[in-house]
Amino acid sequence: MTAYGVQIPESRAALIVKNLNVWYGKNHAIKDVTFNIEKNRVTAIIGPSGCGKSTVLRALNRMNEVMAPEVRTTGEVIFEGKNIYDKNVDLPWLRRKIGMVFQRPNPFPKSIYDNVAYGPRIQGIKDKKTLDKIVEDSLKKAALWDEVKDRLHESAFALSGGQQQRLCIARALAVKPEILLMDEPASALDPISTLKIEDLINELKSNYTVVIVTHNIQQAGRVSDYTAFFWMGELVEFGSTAEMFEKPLEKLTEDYLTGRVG
Ligand SMILES: Nc1ncnc2c1ncn2[C@@H]1O[C@H](COP(=O)(O)OP(=O)(O)OP(=O)(O)O)[C@@H](O)[C@H]1O
Repeated sequence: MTAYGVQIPESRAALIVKNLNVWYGKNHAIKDVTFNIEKNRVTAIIGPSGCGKSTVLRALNRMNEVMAPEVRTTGEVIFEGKNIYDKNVDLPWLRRKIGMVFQRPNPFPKSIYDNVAYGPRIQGIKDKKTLDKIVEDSLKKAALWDEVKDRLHESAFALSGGQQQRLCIARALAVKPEILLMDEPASALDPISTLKIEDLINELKSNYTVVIVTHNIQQAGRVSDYTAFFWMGELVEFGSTAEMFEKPLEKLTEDYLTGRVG
């Protein structure tokens, strides 16, 4: 049973998650999870190692089936009025609309420019001026433009880890997503790069819906509007971050937030 500090009305939801279950073989990793993710807000998914944070995040754009072919998912994730698990869903479209940024920056072995232009080119955009504009806009939105505008044709690997992560965010933004899923996007970065990513997340939410997995409770407190607390595959509590951190509804949430368990 989930305790809800708040229920996001469906009219304001970018994603509606209903009775979601995920199994890896016999391992029941996500157990009957129901919650809504509000548009243009940041939702954090927190909980101890192995509780299912990454699995629930990847369920939101059907990435689990890419990572683990033996995965089985039931329930619904409704995006733009349709269940993304319906048979006729166009997966490349879905993953363009719901982009993903991973824990370790994973730029392609290409130039900075070509990393960002990659998705638009696959979509068939060839005109150089159009691509130039998309690359510039995406790098600006990812707060990286000023640092790279004079070296767009250098290898992405010449960038620092924090810059590479912002490049991966720019690459995700270049295909005009609605939602950005971020799996521990700062955990491999130094404190200054982490702050930059957190600032960026704050800016992104005026145009995008962000869902972030973090094992770092303080980070969830700094960046998110809503928090979903998971424990052994179950959604224990969902609510506004400020309220949950101030006055959790469940004892287990309180024990986790105060470091007594986890
Ligand atoms: N690709 C996979 N194949 C099989 N089992 C998996 C896979 N990914 C996760 N699992 C299992 O699903 C459960 C939830 O794991 P998940 O990685 O989603 O948790 P997590 O909270 O993100 O953990 P962490 O904080 O350690 O990354 C665990 O029992 C894990 O072993």
